[in-house]
Amino acid sequence: MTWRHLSGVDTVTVTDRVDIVNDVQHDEQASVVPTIGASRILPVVVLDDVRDADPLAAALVQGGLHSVEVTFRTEAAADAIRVMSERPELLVGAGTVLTPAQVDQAVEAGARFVVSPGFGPVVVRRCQQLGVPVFPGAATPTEIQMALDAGLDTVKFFPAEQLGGIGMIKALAAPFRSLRFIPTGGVNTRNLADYLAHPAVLAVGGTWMVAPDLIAAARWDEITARTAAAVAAARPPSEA
Ligand SMILES: O=C[C@H](O)COP(=O)(O)O
Ligand SMILES: CC(=O)C(=O)O
Repeated sequence: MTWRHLSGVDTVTVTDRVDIVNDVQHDEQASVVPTIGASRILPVVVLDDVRDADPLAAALVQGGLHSVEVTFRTEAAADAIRVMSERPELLVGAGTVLTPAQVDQAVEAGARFVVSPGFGPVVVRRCQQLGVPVFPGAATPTEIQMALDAGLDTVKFFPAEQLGGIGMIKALAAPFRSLRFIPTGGVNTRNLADYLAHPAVLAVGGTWMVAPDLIAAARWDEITARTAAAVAAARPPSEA
């Protein structure tokens, strides 16, 4: 599987990118959302050492996943995104993006999408200026209406289990019929099928297959095994 890279993302500055954005914005949204939806699982990575980025990317791909969110919770995030983005078979995005400066850093490193835990209008606006798909957290009807007002059609739902899990998503999806959710937080192989069975759920996110202790111990085989188990658990019943 190969993903088309946004033209020039490796060679232009973010300022140049604002000028070319109108041509590519719709294309990016149109390719990123279905790719995450096809993966059904978005691993959320916290990486301390950039040297782990490539073996981790290889372990995920070998386990059958082709999308990843690398969080700006560590200094290594931008470099890790740069390294992982060298694999054409992996769609790499940035997570825990809290400031416009981090949006710029993420995009310059090659991030194809941006995720935030909550709804930050300034972060959303910067992503839209740069034409990069953004999935901010939205956990209440008010936050969802803010996302809709900003022209978004997909939001993160974080922390999913603590907010009421699939029951809360069902309740929110009733009035907000066009919105898709990426529930994250407390999701794992035991409960992911309950989320994915709902049509409003684009994909689920989580750390369980890329747990920091596995990365620190370089347990790439275990990461591949957990990834493959997650992919199997996420398969629709008709394909299982
Ligand atoms: O965005 C990521 C959250 O921290 C999810 O964490 P978790 O899957 O370990 O609950
Ligand atoms: C939790 C979350 O959404 C993030 O770290 O991006």
